[in-house]
Amino acid sequence: MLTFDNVGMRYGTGPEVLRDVSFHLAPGSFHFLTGASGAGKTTLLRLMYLAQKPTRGTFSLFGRDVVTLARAERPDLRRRIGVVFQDFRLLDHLTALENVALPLRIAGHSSAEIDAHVAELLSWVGLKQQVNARPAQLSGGQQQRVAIARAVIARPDLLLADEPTGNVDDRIAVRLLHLFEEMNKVGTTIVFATHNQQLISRFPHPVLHVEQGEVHLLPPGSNPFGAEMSGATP
Ligand SMILES: Nc1ncnc2c1ncn2[C@@H]1O[C@H](COP(=O)(O)OP(=O)(O)OP(=O)(O)O)[C@@H](O)[C@H]1O
Repeated sequence: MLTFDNVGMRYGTGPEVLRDVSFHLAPGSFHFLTGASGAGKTTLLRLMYLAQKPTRGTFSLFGRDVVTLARAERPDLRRRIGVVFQDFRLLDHLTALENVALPLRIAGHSSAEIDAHVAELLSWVGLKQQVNARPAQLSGGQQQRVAIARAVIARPDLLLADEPTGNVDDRIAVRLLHLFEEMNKVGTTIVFATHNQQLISRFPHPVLHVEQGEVHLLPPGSNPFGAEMSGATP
């Protein structure tokens, strides 16, 4: 599904923010992604969703070598990836329903099919009353749930989520985690960046831990932040 081999990444002429990163994500796997603020999690996700090329090393995705991939071939791979951005990136002039429907419209589904499917998913994430609201009328946690619904609606092969439960309470965080689990069961490979140790302890998935530019694979239930951070809020 995805393989990094000795990948390094720097912004401009700055220092390497990721170095010697080597790991493999098997199809259908689920990994948490952790690390202190500024450790490089978002940079790692940016590489995975092809917003950035590594400055060294090799990286393959869906069996394709990303480093030598022609720019014109990138959209095809990108369409197979769902992303929940830390800053949501919803379209302000569209309603919640229209934002979530976008990937299905692009994929050419019929309006009737889209409306029923999107309304059901929004209801599932607790936004039944907000389907016609625009992002400015929604709280941060509600916007985050719209962003999650938009990322999962088209059932991507790879789902990358950057702190997707950072703005919701623990009850909703667990509910959203169950949504990711359901997707994972039907085949979506998931990388879920979080600072929430309670989620990492509760759901048995291995952890990619970014520390000083290096990525370490830790077993399920690990507490990479140490005991003093246990139970930290998302
Ligand atoms: N566009 C950029 N230009 C230059 N440096 C950057 C850029 N984006 C990130 N960095 C630097 O790269 C390092 C890693 O940043 P990154 O955003 O990947 O960390 P993070 O682990 O996602 O942090 P957080 O948990 O706070 O979101 C930081 O030192 C940051 O200052």
